Amino acid sequence: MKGYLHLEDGSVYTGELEHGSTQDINGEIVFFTGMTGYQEVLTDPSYKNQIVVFTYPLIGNYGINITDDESKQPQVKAVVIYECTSAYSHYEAQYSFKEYLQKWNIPIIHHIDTRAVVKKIRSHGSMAATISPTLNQEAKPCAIYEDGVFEVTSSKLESYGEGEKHIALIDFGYKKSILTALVNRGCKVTTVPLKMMDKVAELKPDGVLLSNGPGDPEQLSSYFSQIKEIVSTYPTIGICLGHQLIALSFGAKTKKLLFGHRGANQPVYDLKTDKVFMTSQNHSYVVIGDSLKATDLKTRFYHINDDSIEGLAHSTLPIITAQFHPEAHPGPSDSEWIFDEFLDLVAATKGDILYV
Ligand SMILES: NC(=O)CC[C@H](N)C(=O)O
Repeated sequence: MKGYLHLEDGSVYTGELEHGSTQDINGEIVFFTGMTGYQEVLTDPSYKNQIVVFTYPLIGNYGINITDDESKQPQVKAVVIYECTSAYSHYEAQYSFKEYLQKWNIPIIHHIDTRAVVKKIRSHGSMAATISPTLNQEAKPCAIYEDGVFEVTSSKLESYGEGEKHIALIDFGYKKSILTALVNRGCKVTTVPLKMMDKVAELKPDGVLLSNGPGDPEQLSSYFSQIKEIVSTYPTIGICLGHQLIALSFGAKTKKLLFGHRGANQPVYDLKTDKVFMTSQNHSYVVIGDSLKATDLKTRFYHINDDSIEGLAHSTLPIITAQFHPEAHPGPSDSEWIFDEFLDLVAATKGDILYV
C-alpha cells in the first residue's frame, strides 16, 4: 500500500509501505552509506529508535542469515529504501529482508526517493520523521533521543570465553562483534549491565571496555562520576558511546553533528602512527576539541573529512578511545589492531596496584 514519509521540516515523500499496522511510526531519521552490511545495521543497538535510510539503492539481495546479527533482534524503528528485493541469493541466507523485518513488525517504506531524502538530511540535519499510511497533514514527527540505553542494556551479568585476561564489558547496548573481538583474542569477558556498574570491582577485571550504545551521551550524566572512577582504576578502551562517556566523565563536552557519520568508508588519521585508515562508523555526537583542554585527555584520532575527534588517549592513565568501530561489522577491519593495543595496555599493567 502507499505510504508517506513526513519529515520534521514539513516535507513529505511518497513510497510503498510494508507494514501490517495503520499506526504512525516516529523516530529520528539518519542515513547509512555502506553498499552492504544491512543486517548488521538493523541489529546494531546503537540504532535504537532511529529510522534508517539506506543510500544504496538495492537492499536485500543477499538475504538475512543467522550469524551476522549484532544483537538478538532488529533494533531500528523503521527502514527507508529505494528497492527492496525478495529475490535474495546467498548460501547462508535464511530469510528475505522483508520476511525478517515483517517477523519483527518493523516497517519498510520503499520506492522512496532516497537521494532527495539524504540531500535534505545533509542540509537540514538529522531530524524527527513519521512514517504514515496516510498523507496526514497533521503529522507531527517526534523522536526519542534519550532512554535508548536503558532499553538495550542487559539485565544480568554474563560471562563469555575462557582466556586469562578478564575484561569487564560495560553494556550500553554492545555489538556482538565487540565481544567476539575480545573472546577471539583469548579474553574472558563479563558483560555488565549499566545499572550493575557497581559490581565491576567485585569482578576484579584486568581491563574494562565501555561499549557503543544509542542516543545522546549526556542522557547518562548521572553515571559520569562512577564511569570516571572505573576508567581511572583499570586499563580501559571506550568505543563510540563509550568513548564519548569517557570524555564527558573527565569534564569534556560533546555536541551533535549535523547529520552524523554512518557508513563503512570513513577515513581516520592516527596522530601517533601518522597513518590513515578506513573505518566503520555510526554516530551523531562528537567530543568538542576545545573542551579537552581542561582534561588530561588528548586527541589521538581525527576524521579526515570534517576534522572531528575520532579517539583519545589519556596522558598518564592506560585509556584509549575510538569514536569509530574497530570491530567493524559492517565495514573494514583495518582498525582491529586497537583491541591488540588495548590488550597490550592490560598486559603491561596486569597485577599492578590501581591508579586512584
Ligand atoms: N555507535 C554508537 O555508540 C553511537 C554513539 C551515540 N549514540 C552517537 O550517536 O553518537
